[in-house]
Amino acid sequence: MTKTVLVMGGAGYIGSHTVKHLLDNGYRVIVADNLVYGHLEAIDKRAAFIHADLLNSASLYAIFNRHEIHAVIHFAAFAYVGESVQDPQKYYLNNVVGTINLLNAMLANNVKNIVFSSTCATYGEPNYIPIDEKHPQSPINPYGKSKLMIEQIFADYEKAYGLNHISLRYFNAAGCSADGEIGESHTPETHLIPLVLKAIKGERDSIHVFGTDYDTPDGTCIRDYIHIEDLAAAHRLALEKLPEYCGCINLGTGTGTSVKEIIFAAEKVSGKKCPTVYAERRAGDPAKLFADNTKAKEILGWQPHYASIEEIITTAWNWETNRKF
Ligand SMILES: O=c1ccn([C@@H]2O[C@H](COP(=O)(O)OP(=O)(O)O[C@H]3O[C@H](CO)[C@H](O)[C@H](O)[C@H]3O)[C@@H](O)[C@H]2O)c(=O)[nH]1
Repeated sequence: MTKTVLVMGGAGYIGSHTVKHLLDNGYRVIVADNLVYGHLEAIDKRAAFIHADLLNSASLYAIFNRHEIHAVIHFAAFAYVGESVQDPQKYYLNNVVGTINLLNAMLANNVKNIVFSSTCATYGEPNYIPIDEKHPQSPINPYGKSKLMIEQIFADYEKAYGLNHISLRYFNAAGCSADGEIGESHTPETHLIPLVLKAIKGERDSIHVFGTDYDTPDGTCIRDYIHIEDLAAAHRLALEKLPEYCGCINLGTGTGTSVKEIIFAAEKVSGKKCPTVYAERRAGDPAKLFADNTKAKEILGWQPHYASIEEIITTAWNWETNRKF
């Protein structure tokens, strides 16, 4: 029987790619989104769309009353680290209270399966790398704290109410759908790869490299960039693993790439120079972050298919030069 998955925040960057992947793999999908940051154009035409907001419980109860939902994949969150420091209330309200509202509506309707969009930001400054799931969690901003609180709520709800949950701790989501139909589109844009590509296109004056004196081979920060389609596939695999496994799983490639390496790869892919300004460090950026992804491979049977940063940037460049939204 075809299973129906509710994707909260399915109009966003990671949500919309996951919706497409689920539909391609035989699921029926309902997207719920408040469209504050999401794009209506990003939602696959094969999915049903419901305008709903996590802070409007009635809109959530209505979804579960009307539809037979097998599982929820929950992406709906605010995710600007800097803003979370300036306005923590916004983050605790939407991310934490909103998720509690969602869980209330789920449990009232006996829906017990949830896959959640967590983050490597729950670890804070790393004590060691690669980071495995046993690494202490000590987030350094309200965004990361809000995600950690939700992970902890899930663990308590599992014991008390039999909630089945997997929290996927992403490293740096990157790239776009291989067919060029959907891609990354944030307002404001703060992520490195789209900013580099916009500088190459001449849409921005330059890219500012935040810090050149880090303890890394070229002095710039190292991150683990994972292709959005590999990330999307992991959500389906997590869904299929419930209720057998509940807990937290890292999603990264296990390979680190520096800011300079991203710029060089983008120049290679586009065939154009990137106007670059070497600037001061940005507050709160650890020098090196990359994942130990053993657990994702062992528990989910997951493997990243995009092997190189050039391949990832090629999909992003394809999108950036033919954007649909
Ligand atoms: O204009 C820029 C933007 C970024 N960077 C550098 O590029 C790297 C990647 O930065 P991003 O902002 O693209 O990504 P982050 O690693 O800061 O962010 C990731 O982790 C965050 C939590 O820490 C959130 O989860 C976020 O959504 C996720 O992409 C960092 O070293 C950053 O210092 C620059 O040099 N210049």
